[in-house]
Amino acid sequence: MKTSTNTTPAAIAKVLVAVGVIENSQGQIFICRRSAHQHQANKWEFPGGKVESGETIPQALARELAEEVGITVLACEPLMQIEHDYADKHVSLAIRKVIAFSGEPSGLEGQVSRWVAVSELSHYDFPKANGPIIAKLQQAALDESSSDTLDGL
Ligand SMILES: Nc1nc2c([nH]c(=O)n2[C@@H]2O[C@H](COP(=O)(O)OP(=O)(O)OP(=O)(O)O)[C@@H](O)[C@H]2O)c(=O)[nH]1
Ligand SMILES: [Mg+2]
Repeated sequence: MKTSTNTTPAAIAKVLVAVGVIENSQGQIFICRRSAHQHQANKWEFPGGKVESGETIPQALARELAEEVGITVLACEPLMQIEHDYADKHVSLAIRKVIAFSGEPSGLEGQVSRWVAVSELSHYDFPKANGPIIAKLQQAALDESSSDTLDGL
């Protein structure tokens, strides 16, 4: 009897995710903790979620941030794009900085959430893909504070 062995590795789908870096007037960033049953369980994240078919990234971001944290996005700008391969999932993160919003964000799905200073972000356990986002935010904060210092001269 002929047996067939499938040597092709199982295809791992790539997921496009709209991610929001929400900043308040004090320069703090809003972060949430992923639940125990989600991918990258219990890690901290910037809220967001999968882009559905037919949606643009800003539309997906607005929908996800309304659903997950209850804000209305009024303006956002591209921050960066990250491709990351986890062993079980490939993600393409379209990261937007939310520069204007209405409402006060909170964890509408029961997730723990908080505002944190950019300098404190590295004390939180984020998914591996997020490393470059945190580095970029921290570099931008340093650049801003050194230009403030120069302005004062
Ligand atoms: N929202 C979000 N997802 C991230 C971040 N970093 C990161 O690797 N991801 C990954 O992106 C993928 C999709 O995000 P998600 O799980 O929030 O998607 P979703 O809101 O549509 O929820 P669901 O999966 O519970 O239906 C997950 O595999 C997650 O691990 C991040 O900072 N924020
Ligand atoms: Mg989500």
